Amino acid sequence: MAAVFCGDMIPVELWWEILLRAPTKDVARSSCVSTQWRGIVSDPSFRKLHHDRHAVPNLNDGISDTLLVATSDVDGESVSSVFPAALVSPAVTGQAPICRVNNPYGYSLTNVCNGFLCFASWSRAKVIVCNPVTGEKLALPRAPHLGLEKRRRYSRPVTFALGYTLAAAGGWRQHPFPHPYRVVQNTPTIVVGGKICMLTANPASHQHPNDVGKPGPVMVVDVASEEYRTYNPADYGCLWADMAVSGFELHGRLCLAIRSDTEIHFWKMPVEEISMRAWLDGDTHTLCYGVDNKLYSRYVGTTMTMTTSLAARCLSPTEVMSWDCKIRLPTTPPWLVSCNWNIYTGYRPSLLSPLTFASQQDNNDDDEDEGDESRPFVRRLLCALRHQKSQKRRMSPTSTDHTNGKRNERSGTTDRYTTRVKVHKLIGASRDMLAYYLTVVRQKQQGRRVVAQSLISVSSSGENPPGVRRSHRRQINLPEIGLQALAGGIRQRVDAVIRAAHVANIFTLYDVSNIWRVPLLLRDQKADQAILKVLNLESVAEEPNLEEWMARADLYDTLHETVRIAMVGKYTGVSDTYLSVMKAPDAYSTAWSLLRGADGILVPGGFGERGVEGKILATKHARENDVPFLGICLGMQLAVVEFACHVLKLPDANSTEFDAKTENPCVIIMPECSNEGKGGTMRRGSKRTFFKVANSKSAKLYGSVNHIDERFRHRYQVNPNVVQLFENNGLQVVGTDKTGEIVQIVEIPNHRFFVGVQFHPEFMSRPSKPSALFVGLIAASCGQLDGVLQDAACNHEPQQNQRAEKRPAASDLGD
Ligand SMILES: NC(=O)CC[C@H](N)C(=O)O
Repeated sequence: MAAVFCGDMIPVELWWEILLRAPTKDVARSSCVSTQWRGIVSDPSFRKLHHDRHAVPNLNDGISDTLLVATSDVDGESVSSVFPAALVSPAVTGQAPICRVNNPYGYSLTNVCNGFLCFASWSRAKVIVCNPVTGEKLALPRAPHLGLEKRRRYSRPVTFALGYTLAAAGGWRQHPFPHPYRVVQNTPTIVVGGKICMLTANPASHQHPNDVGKPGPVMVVDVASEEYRTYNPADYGCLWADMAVSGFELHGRLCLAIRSDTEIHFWKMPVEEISMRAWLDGDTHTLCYGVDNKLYSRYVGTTMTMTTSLAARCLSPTEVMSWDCKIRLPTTPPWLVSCNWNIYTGYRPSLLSPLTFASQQDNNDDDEDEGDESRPFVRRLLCALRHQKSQKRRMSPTSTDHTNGKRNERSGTTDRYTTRVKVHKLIGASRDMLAYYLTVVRQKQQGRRVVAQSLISVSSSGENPPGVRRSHRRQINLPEIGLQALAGGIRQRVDAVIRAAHVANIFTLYDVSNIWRVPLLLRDQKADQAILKVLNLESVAEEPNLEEWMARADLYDTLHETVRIAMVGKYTGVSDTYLSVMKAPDAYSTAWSLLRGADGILVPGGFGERGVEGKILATKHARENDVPFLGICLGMQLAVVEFACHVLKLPDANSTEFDAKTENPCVIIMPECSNEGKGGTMRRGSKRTFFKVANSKSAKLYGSVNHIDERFRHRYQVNPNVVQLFENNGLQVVGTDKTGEIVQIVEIPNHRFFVGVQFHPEFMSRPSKPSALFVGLIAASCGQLDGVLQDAACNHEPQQNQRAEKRPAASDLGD
């Protein structure tokens, strides 16, 4: 603990909390401070949390709501510099840009939304979304004709503004609005209260964007009624070219920014003044106006010039824009003076990644074929994979394990799509909570998704001990998915857990009639959907087919006879946490009576000397009393040691793992695993075992195949030098590796069921396809081995393994 908190070691989760509270821009800057902070800030879950927390717009905070973006060519590259525009506080003087974004080639900035800049290109089918705070970019398909297109037509000074609206059922509809002005080209679409506002230049004075002249009226198109009106230009006190003017919406008002060399002047038109009291219908050359809630219209002539002047005269003076404020330009490098620039509002700095849009990129990929029926699914799959791919690249560039690869034709590299998931297991009031807490945070920093799985002892009264409460808190705060299992015979959720379950993504596993019901319990709580959501795989996942599973759960409830299998290990179940306080003699006598009452005995794998003696005694009991026995890995090695000690009468026989100096080493370190010189490692992974005795029980259980593939994880092996001695005395080696040197399966033929295997059958055992050896142990333990062996002989369809060639009988091998 002391080590964790001393010096500059403030726990990482505390930094996490502090940074969550800091303003976005400070957080973004803080990622330069240390790798630890950068880790936190780049964590997607941190960004999402931060965004949610800072999402409520602060209307007084005009600075962060408004951006001045200047675009210019720098060394042949188009660069956008983003400045905070201090509209509310004109006192702000020089500002450095908050970021610079290299415009994607051929693209220009078209709008700003929440925390993102949106780049589009007339010639390309994608739009590019960029978060200027983090610098992340993402290409998305563009909606068809989204937004307002401006098009000049003919040489006459008549312009058509083309508006697109989404009709109720008929898709996009195009609305041409002919008018006599030239729309200012520098400014993006401005929408104020459902009306599209366009700034125009007076064609009489400047026909070209670079001409300096008088401003034209403001044109307002009402999207709902599809009408448009024009409003008188203000006397801005200056002439300007397109480049010097920009319109935008700020807090429901239409604003105009006009730039001089050193300052920007702002003009505003309050939204209530954008009323529909008089307008000009350019199609019919009719002036329309309203008096006392009545509408009138009058034909005003045939020339555009005439209607323009009439329209201007009819407008009330209050509709003219009024002076608002002026600010000094940010201190700008010389190149900014003659660049394209715009004011964008509705911007909230955010740490969110543009990847949050990625799952929506589905419909409009122009380069996809039409008419393929499987297309929607394939497209969704591709989208999800693309998303996973980019996320993967960003989150965990070096991770290689547990991933599926796909060859990328163009780059020749292998893309990996799978997200790493870390499952943490907790037990009740674990003493190592702090360590757990820190580990989870670290895992999250490394871009892993975290699942916490805890086992909580709850008293049958539903009491909620402090450990449970702590565990809940940890589970709620940290992992993305929490699974809580309740121990202690609780058949329903207890209060505390119900409370925790209200928090998203915490799922409770209470006692059910059989283990097959556990996934069903999770399904009922929609845990599957939550997991898919966290992994962003919702779009590719299909409805699970649980029919077979449910049938098995139901079948299990009809079974009533119990087979008692004693598992002899040193980690003894739920009471493990309290093992140290258990009284040794009591524990011993309880274990011994359990063992004697067992129908079968399983000695699993393990490492280290503790408990070995007890395992040998259990094995001896099984061998001498014809109790079905299965020894796995260490279990098999100890069966060999037991046989050497008690049958071969070599009292100091042992594995060199436990007694390096034994005179009778019957289990020895494997040559390739020797750790002399520190090169030692495990023999692990899937390896082949060849049956040497075709009529052995294990060979029959596997369907009388010639060989099997199972997975290994060990350093020691049966000493090949003593194999003959064992076989001469009744312990048969029935399976070896291809060299015949490594003993992989032993059996005692004249025992009901005594099998030891060097591999781990549990690794490949599946609920719907349990390992043949487990089936054998249980069948033998309830007196049904013969039937099972017969079934195995009849039913087995060898798949990867070949049928056994008839091998020489055991006696031929020197029995
Ligand atoms: N997985 C195991 O059971 C390992 C057994 C033994 N300790 C070995 O290393 O060989």
